[in-house]
Amino acid sequence: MRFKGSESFSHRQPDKLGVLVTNLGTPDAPTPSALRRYLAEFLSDPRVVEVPRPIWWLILHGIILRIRPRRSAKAYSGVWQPEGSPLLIHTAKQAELIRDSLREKYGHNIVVGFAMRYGNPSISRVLDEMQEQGVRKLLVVPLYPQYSASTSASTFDAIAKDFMGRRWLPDFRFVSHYPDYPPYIEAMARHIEAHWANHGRNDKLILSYHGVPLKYLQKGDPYHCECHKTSRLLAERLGLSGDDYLTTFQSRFGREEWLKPYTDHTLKALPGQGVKSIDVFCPGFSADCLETIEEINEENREYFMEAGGQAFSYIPALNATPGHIEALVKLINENLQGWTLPNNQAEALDARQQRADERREATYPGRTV
Ligand SMILES: C=CC1=C(C)c2cc3[nH]c(cc4nc(cc5[nH]c(cc1n2)c(C)c5CCC(=O)O)C(CCC(=O)O)=C4C)c(C)c3C=C
Ligand SMILES: [Fe+2]
Ligand SMILES: [Fe+2]
Repeated sequence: MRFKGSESFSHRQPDKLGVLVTNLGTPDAPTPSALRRYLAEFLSDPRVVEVPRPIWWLILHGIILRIRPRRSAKAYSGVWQPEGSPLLIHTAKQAELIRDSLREKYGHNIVVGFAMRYGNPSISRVLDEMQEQGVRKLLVVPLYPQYSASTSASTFDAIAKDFMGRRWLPDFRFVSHYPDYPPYIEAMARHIEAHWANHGRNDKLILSYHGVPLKYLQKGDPYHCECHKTSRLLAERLGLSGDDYLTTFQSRFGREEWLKPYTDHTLKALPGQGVKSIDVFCPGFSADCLETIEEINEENREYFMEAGGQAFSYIPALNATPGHIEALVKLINENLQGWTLPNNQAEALDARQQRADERREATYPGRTV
């Protein structure tokens, strides 16, 4: 069968709004074999690594997938929780709280799910479930505040690819970014202020974003500009001057040049420049994950302290904090505008849909669709 369709459709099934929250994805377990599967899917995506396919295939399968899974498995083991990967735990919690909040407004006319671009739960599996539940209007919200082809566009690709194999497509909306969305900036500012109130405030605030290769910026990816925009708006809201904060880029991969300044090089240099105490926050990560917990709060903390730093305070990602959920729910509600289903017509609809089912049964007995 070329195009997937739902065979259990009934006219009495009410149409629903669907909200699909996504994030990058994470391995199923902190083991080399699970890492090999995850990295093979992730690093085969041409949106992530823009190297000509035949060359990249040889490098990926000949070198990287032989070495990196073991190394990454070790790093993941250090952050793994009894319930699984931190990224998965936080994303599931975010989706649950978003659902609770949206249900207050839309009742059972709304279905809220979450999926991962790579690994599980996969986008296709969750879209199957949403279609089965009657979702005919779908809003997809990747939790990447700053647009990058390697993340936001890649998520769009996965949805488009899934739709290419589907018979009945929903109405569709996609949030491609929200780097300057006031409620997001406000949620971060309050979160940082609360951290300062509880733990004290250090000399400089480091805002560290996941990097991308420099050539993506040169070819027109707006990611670099959007990161700086988020930093500037956050700094303005916090009343910081230019000397009070820095924007840096972390998580390099491979040998080519990535966006600078690099977080690790910066943290190694700061104590020598007289900056001995820092707070570090990662505005581009909507949830704590390997790249924040291990790379920032362990690896980079060590670089800074070994270079003569005296205080390093990691400010956790927004995760499932009430302020973050409130901002995301606002973003979702604004993007659902005009899509609201009339709440009070359920019974009238039910009678009409029952007649539609009877009519179909009379014409095509025994057919469900
Ligand atoms: C190979 C190139 C990579 C690009 C380009 C890239 C962009 C990018 N990534 C994120 C967010 C996350 N990345 C995470 C992990 C991760 N990223 C890469 C590589 C690239 N990312 C790898 C190989 C890995 C896996 C870990 C490892 O082996 O080192 C994560 C964490 C996932 C987790 O399970 O905790 C996130 C989140 C963004 C936002 C981005 C571009 C803007
Ligand atoms: Fe990454
Ligand atoms: Fe820029």
